Amino acid sequence: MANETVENGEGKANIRNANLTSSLDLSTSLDHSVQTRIFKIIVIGDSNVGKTCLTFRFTGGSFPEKTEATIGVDFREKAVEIEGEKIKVQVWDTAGQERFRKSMVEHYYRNVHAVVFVYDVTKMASFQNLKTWIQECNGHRVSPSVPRVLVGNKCDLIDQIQVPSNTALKFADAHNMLLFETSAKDPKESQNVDSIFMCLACRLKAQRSLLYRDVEREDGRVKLSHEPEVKSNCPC
Ligand SMILES: Nc1nc2c(ncn2[C@@H]2O[C@H](COP(=O)(O)OP(=O)(O)OP(=O)(O)O)[C@@H](O)[C@H]2O)c(=O)[nH]1
Ligand SMILES: [Mg+2]
Repeated sequence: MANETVENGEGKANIRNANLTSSLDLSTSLDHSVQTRIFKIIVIGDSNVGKTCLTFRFTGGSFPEKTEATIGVDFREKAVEIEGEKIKVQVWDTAGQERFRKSMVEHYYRNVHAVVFVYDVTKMASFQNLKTWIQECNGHRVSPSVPRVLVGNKCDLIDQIQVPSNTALKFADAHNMLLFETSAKDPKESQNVDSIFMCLACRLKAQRSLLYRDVEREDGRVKLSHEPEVKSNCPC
């Protein structure tokens, strides 16, 4: 079974369980003329590390003048095109403060497609707490095949950096994650912020294309001519 979030032609989002052994379900969920795939990406980390600002930068292209602690979750979406397929990247900007997240945690991890762990390069504690965030994620039965990346934010505050790059890199390697060090605030870093989410979207697209081709081999009735065997242009 694979969980797929799709949107129909009338713009109504619905979450469905696409049983990949059913040729009918599969052909429906892949009919690109009617439906757009949605990739759910959650952004996790301590309060104040800049999760809201990073998601704002990616979806709106700017740095918010003023933010308040996120309560529960804020959804932000961006339509992107990867190798000719239109995809909606649905970013879940989660709350870092325990009191604003506890009733929502189950929802964060349900049917998640990718996870972004954020720390603040000027706050060692936010880096040390990553272990707890990873434990929480693992505790919610998130499959190891769900891609995860690590983001060190606030790199514009050059004089205040507490987390050395090589320490972060070792941690990322040990947890099989890519590391991005960036700044939601610095406009020169905006492409770098985009590449965090685009990289994940590319990986998800590539993963899912493979999955569908595997099914095609197992079930001769399914013909997926619109999933061509092309090499991914994923930047990472
Ligand atoms: N200098 C600098 N400040 C930043 C950056 N990103 C965020 N901030 C500031 O950090 C503070 C917290 O940012 P938020 O994005 O609200 O933090 P958050 O992680 O969403 O916090 P919660 O919603 O409480 O979990 C704000 O004052 C932002 O202006 C950055 O890249 N550089
Ligand atoms: Mg926030």
